[in-house]
Amino acid sequence: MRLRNKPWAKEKIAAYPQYVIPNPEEHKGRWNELFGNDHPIHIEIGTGKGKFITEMAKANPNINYIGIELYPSVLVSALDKLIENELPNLRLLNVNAKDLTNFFAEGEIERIYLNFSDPWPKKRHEKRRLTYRAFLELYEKVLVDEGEIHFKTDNQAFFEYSLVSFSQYGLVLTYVSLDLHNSDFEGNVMTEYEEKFSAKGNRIYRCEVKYPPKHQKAGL
Ligand SMILES: C[S@@+](CC[C@H](N)C(=O)[O-])C[C@H]1O[C@@H](n2cnc3c(N)ncnc32)[C@H](O)[C@@H]1O
Repeated sequence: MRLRNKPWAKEKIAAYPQYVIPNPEEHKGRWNELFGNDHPIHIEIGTGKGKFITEMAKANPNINYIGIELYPSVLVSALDKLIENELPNLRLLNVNAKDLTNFFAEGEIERIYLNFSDPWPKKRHEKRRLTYRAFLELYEKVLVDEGEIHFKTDNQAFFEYSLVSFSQYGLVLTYVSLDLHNSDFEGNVMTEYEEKFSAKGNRIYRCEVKYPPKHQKAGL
């Protein structure tokens, strides 16, 4: 863990406050002012070295992207990509996803990407999984009505767990693939982990889920 918190990484991040936003709570409910437009906002939680979010931002200039990553030493690689590409529709946050509601207002986010999230296989660590019920509650608070989660992983047990967790929460499954790289899904952008594990022959699982309309949940 000490390795992941190298001071040089924190220093580098601090030197680029225009890219890694230093006080995200100050932008809560006002992210569109920072981006200078009203385009939808998509976030990736656990952005890692940032390949996915950088390529998505390049390909979709009318969507604003925010990459969230806990560890500075990992996030610096995403920062390097942003420095190189200067994308006006991409910003990074060095924060913990458990504090999401400190940074985003209700309905501010349209879509959440969870790519190769840590599976935390031991049952006693279930609460750390980013598809655990408490996280689904948190996501619902910041997402628009009928907001989406797009999730992919190479871990079959984690995928199965997540499908059950989504279902028990009342989310609607709108897409599923049990072998993404051999499916007809178009436009897949690979993450660093996806490249690494698919090269080893691992199968990639992917799904899209949607929150039910809020009026439906309220029983109206
Ligand atoms: C297995 S890596 C996957 C990285 C990247 N998405 C990919 O597919 O290449 C998971 C990442 O999520 C980050 N992470 C885990 N829990 C987090 C949390 N609660 N908040 C923010 N980032 C988190 C980890 O630090 C790690 O970089």
